Amino acid sequence: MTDGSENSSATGEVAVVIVAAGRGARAGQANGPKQYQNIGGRAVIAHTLEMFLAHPRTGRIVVAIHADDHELFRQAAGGQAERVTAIIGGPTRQESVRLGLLALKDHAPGQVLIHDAVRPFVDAELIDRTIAAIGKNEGALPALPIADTLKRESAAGVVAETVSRSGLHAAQTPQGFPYGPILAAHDKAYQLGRLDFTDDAAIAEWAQIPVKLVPGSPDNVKLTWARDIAMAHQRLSSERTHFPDIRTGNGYDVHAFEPGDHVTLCGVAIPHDKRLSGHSDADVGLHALTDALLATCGAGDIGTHFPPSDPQWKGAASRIFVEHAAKVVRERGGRIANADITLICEAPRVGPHREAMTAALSQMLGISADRISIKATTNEKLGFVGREEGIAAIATASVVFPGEVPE
Ligand SMILES: Nc1ccn([C@@H]2O[C@H](COP(=O)(O)OP(=O)(O)OP(=O)(O)O)[C@@H](O)[C@H]2O)c(=O)n1
Ligand SMILES: C[C@](O)(CO)[C@H](O)COP(=O)(O)O
Repeated sequence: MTDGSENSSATGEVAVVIVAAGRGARAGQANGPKQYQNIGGRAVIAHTLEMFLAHPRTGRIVVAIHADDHELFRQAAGGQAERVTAIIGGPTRQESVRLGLLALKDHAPGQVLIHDAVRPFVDAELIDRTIAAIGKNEGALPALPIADTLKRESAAGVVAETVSRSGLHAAQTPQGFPYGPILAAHDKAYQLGRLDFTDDAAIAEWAQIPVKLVPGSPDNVKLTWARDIAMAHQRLSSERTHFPDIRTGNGYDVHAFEPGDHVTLCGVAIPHDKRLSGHSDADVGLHALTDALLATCGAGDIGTHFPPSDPQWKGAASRIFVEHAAKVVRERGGRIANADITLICEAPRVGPHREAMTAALSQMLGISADRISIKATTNEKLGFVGREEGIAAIATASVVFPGEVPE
């Protein structure tokens, strides 16, 4: 067997063994082992795998799974790159690692990283640091100095002694090794029945392979207890990008002039030498806005809710239509963010009435005046508006609905 060290280089690909065959007894999840629990929308193991797949130095990735977990693994991490191979792990972490290392034998990688599937917060810098510290015959162990005072418990649940924490570190993964030596160490431990090692740095130590300490990451926690999984979920959910359900609707309307003495625009009666003809008060601005509001939730248009054939709307004040559309939006949980109306006419002049119109709309919609915009333009004497045959209006409304835009 080659010890693989001739394949080691500062830039070569590093193989990865991810151990995921545990049962997660301490986490006690009713719906499956902890590596398949959902955190931030995806399984724990999917986050872990993604970090290694995305790292530019990693090559083949062997994942040791439990024989009962084929379907869970397929659902969580199916469709992964061809360089990911799932194998069946063993009854202990140590045995799962050994089987993972054996599965890489044909590839004879120079270096290997060994990682717990249940450490999903591993990051690229930590992987870099670990790889950089792997020597020709030397392992690398990310670890953090112990911060708490350590106590040994007596059999009676009483402190027996305070243990010096000087020089003590908490070991993390990924642990990095030259491939040949760590496989040989695992083989030897297996053959001698030494099956009690809780990490690979301990096996290396036993096999007299030096292991260099590199700074671990406080974020790189191992999910051990149910609480760890809940906290991981909370952490990822708060980091997640949100896609608020903001929708925009637009509306357009036109009414022709007929003889009269005033027009009603945006709820305000303005003296004029003509009036707008229509079934209701013909408030062209409010009609356009009604359509814009209904459009934000696919609720049809003004005609759907107030058919012109219905005599009860004859001469009706158009604020009824706007207030109804605002109610439809609110019943669906929507909050009106703003409304913008453009009136297109040669006359009457809108400017002097803008404030009154804004106040009227603010009341109708139940939103502040700074969320309402009323603009006017002439049509430069072009077309039917330019010939003063009628008035047109365009409206836009934005509404924020509860939840997020679905994927
Ligand atoms: N027979 C085993 C036991 C553990 N592991 C893996 O080793 C990592 C660290 O182990 P640990 O946190 O102890 O996981 P479990 O053994 O699943 O947990 P528990 O001891 O609570 O049952 C986990 O990714 C786990 O899936 C493994 O591959 N094979
Ligand atoms: C390998 C390890 O992550 C180092 O901290 C840890 O020992 C694995 O967990 P276990 O509970 O000891 O199996």
